[in-house]
Amino acid sequence: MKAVHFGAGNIGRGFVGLILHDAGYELVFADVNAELIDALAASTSYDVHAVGENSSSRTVTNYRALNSGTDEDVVVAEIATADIVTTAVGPNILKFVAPVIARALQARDASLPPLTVMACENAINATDVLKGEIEGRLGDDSAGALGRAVFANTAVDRIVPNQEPGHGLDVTVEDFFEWAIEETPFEGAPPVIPAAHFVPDLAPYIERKLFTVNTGHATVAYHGWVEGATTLADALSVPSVFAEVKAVLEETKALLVAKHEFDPATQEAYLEKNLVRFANPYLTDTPERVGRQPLRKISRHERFIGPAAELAERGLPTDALLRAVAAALRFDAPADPQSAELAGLLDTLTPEEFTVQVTGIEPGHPLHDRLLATVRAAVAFRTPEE
Ligand SMILES: NC(=O)C1=CN([C@@H]2O[C@H](COP(=O)(O)OP(=O)(O)OC[C@H]3O[C@@H](n4cnc5c(N)ncnc54)[C@H](O)[C@@H]3O)[C@@H](O)[C@H]2O)C=CC1
Ligand SMILES: O=P(O)(O)OC[C@H]1O[C@](O)(CO)[C@@H](O)[C@@H]1O
Repeated sequence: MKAVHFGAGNIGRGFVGLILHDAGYELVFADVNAELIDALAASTSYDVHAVGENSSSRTVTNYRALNSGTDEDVVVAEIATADIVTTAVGPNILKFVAPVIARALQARDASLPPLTVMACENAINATDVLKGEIEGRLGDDSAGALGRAVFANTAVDRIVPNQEPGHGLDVTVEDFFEWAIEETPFEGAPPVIPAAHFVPDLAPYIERKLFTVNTGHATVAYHGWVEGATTLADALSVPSVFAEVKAVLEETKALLVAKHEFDPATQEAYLEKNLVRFANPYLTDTPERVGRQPLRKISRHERFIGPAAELAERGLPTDALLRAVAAALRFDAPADPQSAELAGLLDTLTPEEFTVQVTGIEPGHPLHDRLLATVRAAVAFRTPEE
């Protein structure tokens, strides 16, 4: 069995790669980071150290590494004969890997079993987005080539911080992980991935994950950043930050319980577990990493505006989510290009334009006026009166 994985970064090596290796796949990592690919190609193994209450280490072997930027033809040939292709490159990068997969599907022998395609990104239905991009590239040839693949949405959950300089290829990750994959596209013959959890309907899983783990984690990052915290654990130890995170998670819990009929006590236990995960004392994580790409994180269907919009439509409270958005609007990490872009948009667009263009919330929506007030306050904060 062979799996090609795009994105040999934190989640690629520390989660998807590890699980596919443990499932018995020969791995082919594809990445555009030449230094990383060269290091992987020159090695025969790397270690994944899972830290937390149940620490353990695993060694990943039986992999190769290819530069998908310079060796696209070779990557196409590998995918054409693979069983699985996965991505962990970031939702905004899917459009760049789609053409490579499209070419591989065109080249794939129709007698082979279909290629399983799964985007392992923090986004609702990321595989559907990838499929749409592939379809766009295939044009008139789309029906035949798409028929050589099965596309399944997934929800991936494991906290993998940026690795310390000099860490080499080894990855330190939290001990918890969860990989939920929708099972219906496989029509009874899912791929062999024992550590994954195949579910008939992914929507409750991905929304529970994105609106609890990612909403909560990003809330720690943004309020922590405003407080000047340098680690996630430090941020959570600030009582006001902890209170904000708890309040945000109570709001998203109300949505998840109302929408997906989760048991309130079970959801409360899930959010409490996540508060413990965020404060994992064995893992060094930073507000810069967890808050990265604020424009993506405050977009329409993401971890803040997504649940806030649905809560507002149901007449339920959104105050803590809006305070988290207010903190996100103050995120200005120098190494994060979207921070500068965010500041530029706050400085050049009117608050009305910013609200519609960045968050996708139109006038007339029940969230609009309070969100607009949040944006106005952020603009006023940036331009104090003389
Ligand atoms: N790190 C984490 O804790 C988690 C991350 N995720 C998701 O996984 C995805 C990746 O995140 P990380 O691994 O943290 O980021 P990362 O930055 O460590 O890794 C991304 C990798 O993608 C590569 N890449 C960029 N453009 C590419 C292209 N065109 N072709 C091939 N490779 C390309 C980069 O060189 C990098 O090695 C994101 O969507 C993130 O939301 C999901 C759950 C947990
Ligand atoms: O690119 P994103 O969405 O910030 O992804 C990373 C996030 O995913 C998580 O791993 C949670 O699954 C967090 O560690 C982190 O905040």
